[in-house]
Amino acid sequence: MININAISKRYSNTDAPVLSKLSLTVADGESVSIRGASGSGKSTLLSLIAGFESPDSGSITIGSQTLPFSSEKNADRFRRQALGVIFQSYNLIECLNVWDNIAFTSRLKGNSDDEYQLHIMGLLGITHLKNKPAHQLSGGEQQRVAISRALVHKPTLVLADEPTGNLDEATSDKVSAALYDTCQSLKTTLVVVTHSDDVARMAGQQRWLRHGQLHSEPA
Ligand SMILES: Nc1ncnc2c1ncn2[C@@H]1O[C@H](COP(=O)(O)OP(=O)(O)OP(=O)(O)O)[C@@H](O)[C@H]1O
Repeated sequence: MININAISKRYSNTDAPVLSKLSLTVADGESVSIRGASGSGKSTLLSLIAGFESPDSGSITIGSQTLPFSSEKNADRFRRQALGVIFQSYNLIECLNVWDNIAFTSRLKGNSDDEYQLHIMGLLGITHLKNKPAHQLSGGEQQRVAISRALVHKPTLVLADEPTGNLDEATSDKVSAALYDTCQSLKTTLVVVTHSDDVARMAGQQRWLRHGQLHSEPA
């Protein structure tokens, strides 16, 4: 469960706060999609939930963990154990092949499972890329590898920033269905930032970020 209570965040170079007393609750295994104009603060919100940055005020609780983390070591441990993050810029390890990129976190965590990894890769249509070096992949292929890596270690929370931004419509439908279905079957909480109405509508809760707060209706 994520419980975000009245968080605010202002950067020194912005006049108004990016987030202003924003609150959100998502239960275990539930999903929420967040849409909003470019620059409205969607990525900032994900970064705060992941603990990469801290809010100026308000609180964030994920399961039994209340942020901020007591040390960077605890933050690393929490992220490795509990979090799957799909970044806008995939962050693959270029010198590793697809299989080793996807297995990276589960090996660190000690729960790698070849059969499950193949299952996830099959859902995302990338089994044939198994041995290909990451630096030879197209943008859409990298995106699906990044999604597989986020799911395969069975995290309790997945944060996805534009997870289908680089995919054609048919692939986007298939990949977003795999993302939502896998999270639901693992009882993983899912927060998806997207510009796609189709991807957003698959979530249990739909929210729109504007003027620093989340709304239940578009403007
Ligand atoms: N590290 C930072 N330092 C200063 N300003 C920042 C930083 N990160 C984000 N901002 C500013 O905060 C605002 C919100 O940015 P953010 O990336 O969260 O928006 P977004 O809704 O994710 O946008 P997009 O849809 O274009 O990805 C922008 O004005 C951006 O310039």
